[in-house]
Amino acid sequence: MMSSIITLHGLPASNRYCDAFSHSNPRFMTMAVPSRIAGVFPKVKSQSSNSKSTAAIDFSDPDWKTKFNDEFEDRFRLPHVTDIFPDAASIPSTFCHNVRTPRASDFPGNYPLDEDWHGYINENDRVLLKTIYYSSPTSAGAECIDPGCNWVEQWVHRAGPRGKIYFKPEEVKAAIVTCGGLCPGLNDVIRQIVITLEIYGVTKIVGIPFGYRGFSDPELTEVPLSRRVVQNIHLSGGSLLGVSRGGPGVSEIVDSLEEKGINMLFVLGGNGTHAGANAIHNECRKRRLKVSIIGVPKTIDNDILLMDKTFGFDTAVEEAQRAINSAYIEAHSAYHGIGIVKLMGRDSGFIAMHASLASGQIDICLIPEVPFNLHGPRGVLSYLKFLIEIKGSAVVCVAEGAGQNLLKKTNATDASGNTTFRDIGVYIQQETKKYFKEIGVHSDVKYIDPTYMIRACRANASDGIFCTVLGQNAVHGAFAGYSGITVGACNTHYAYFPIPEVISHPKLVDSNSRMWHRCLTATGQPDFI
Ligand SMILES: Nc1ncnc2c1ncn2[C@@H]1O[C@H](COP(=O)(O)OP(=O)(O)O)[C@@H](O)[C@H]1O
Ligand SMILES: O=P(O)(O)OC[C@H]1O[C@](O)(COP(=O)(O)O)[C@@H](O)[C@@H]1O
Ligand SMILES: [Mg+2]
Repeated sequence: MMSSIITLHGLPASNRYCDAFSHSNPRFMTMAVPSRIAGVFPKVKSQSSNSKSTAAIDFSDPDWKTKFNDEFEDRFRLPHVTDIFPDAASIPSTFCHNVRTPRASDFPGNYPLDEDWHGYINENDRVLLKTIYYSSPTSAGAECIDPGCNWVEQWVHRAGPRGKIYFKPEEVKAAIVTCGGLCPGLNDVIRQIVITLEIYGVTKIVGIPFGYRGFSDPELTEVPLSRRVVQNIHLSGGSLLGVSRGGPGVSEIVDSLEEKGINMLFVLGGNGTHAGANAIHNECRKRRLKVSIIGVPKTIDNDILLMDKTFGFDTAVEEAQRAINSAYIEAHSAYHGIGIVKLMGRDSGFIAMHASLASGQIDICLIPEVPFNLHGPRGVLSYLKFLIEIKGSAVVCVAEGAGQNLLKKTNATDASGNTTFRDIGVYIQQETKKYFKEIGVHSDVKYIDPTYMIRACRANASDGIFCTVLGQNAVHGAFAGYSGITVGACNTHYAYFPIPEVISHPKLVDSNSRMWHRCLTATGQPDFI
């Protein structure tokens, strides 16, 4: 049976461990950035996360804002087929909505002609990238361009169908490829791309099997796709086409595109896949091929810059609840029970943070962005002892990339060149058992690693909708003549981004962000440094 000292989750204020740790509570101080992260992604508090560098801006120049805006506009301009083929002709879109005629009340006294009303996006429509006006650089979570934190508008291009298209559907051969690790929703996106392509009138649609490898492995042949083939694929997880890491070089991929006659390529993948997609786009331009390369960001880690979230993330957080709840029940039902759950997150702790917030059952959330000690008076282990003393059980949620500095480096990489991590969950489990044994306190430690079970899930309803919108917009982007772009949600609207802008580094949890602070408030954990 559980301890009867405290039955409620969370600690009474008077007992808060952080009383003893208050000077190091991250809610009230600026956390040190781990050198591993600081070295790669320098963190400048008063700098917008999407501005490459504000160091070069002369803020005494009265025109600095205009110059900044011009530069921003330039950076976020979407590469278009007309950049390479200025004479490329457009045709009226073959995509139409089922309901074309608006209500008369929308245009009082003046019915528009049916041809004037298709619900298309205007080329110049924009989505505002940042929506908060911070009145001070010290406002919580403030991202400022200049020291005065002036309001600077930053716009990206609105996604959606355009009235003019740059590919004749009968001349299109479209291909879809899914790369990297699995993620809930891959089949939903594949399905929607196929369905939307068919609505435009495309009949030649193929899938490239097993990621980029499918472009070079002679054993692997393209998979014909149609509405009939993809009709029910969203009902299961995984990818109809298969995934892989590593694979051929860019030149070989573009050779294969030429050979197969593919002129629209939809690439579903994370940072690495998008780096590949951008290289393919550049190589196609070099070879003067009229090809559209469109990305759809797929990463369960949610680590793509500038986007509200990536598909599959919601499902992962939801599915993680089952593991956390099991860990909680095990811990709560054991004498001095400690549950440890490891969740995915190579560089970023978004899943761990959100799953901890959602569950209300986590006492300690550990993520790669926030350094911690396991041992020592301020370490995780002595806090676990404290939790056992005051409430009889505890649950830890750890992201796989957290605390890697505590483990022996392997120098091993996967086929894509990503560092292969040692298992931080196993390490915490072993050290916790050892620690309690050493101090002569009974403990019952249970470790749950649900990572692959989470990743293999089918998308939940909200991700299902999200994937549908992304898949449709990917096709609209290709027909509009763009290439080297990707599609994402931005302040609940949908936008196109030039690929380099979203993959310059993985998006990280900001240890000074309100969300991380909310997570700390929810768990009640102190700083472990
Ligand atoms: N910098 C890069 N340039 C070109 N291709 C890359 C690059 N990084 C990774 N890739 C390729 O992208 C694919 C997926 O990359 P990976 O990092 O495994 O997954 P993800 O795209 O999900 O992050 C692999 O086939 C890999 O070879
Ligand atoms: O075992 P695998 O297939 O390499 O996948 C593990 C990795 O996949 C991830 O989910 C991220 O992969 P992606 O970047 O491909 O989405 C990481 O969290 C994890 O390290
Ligand atoms: Mg990746």
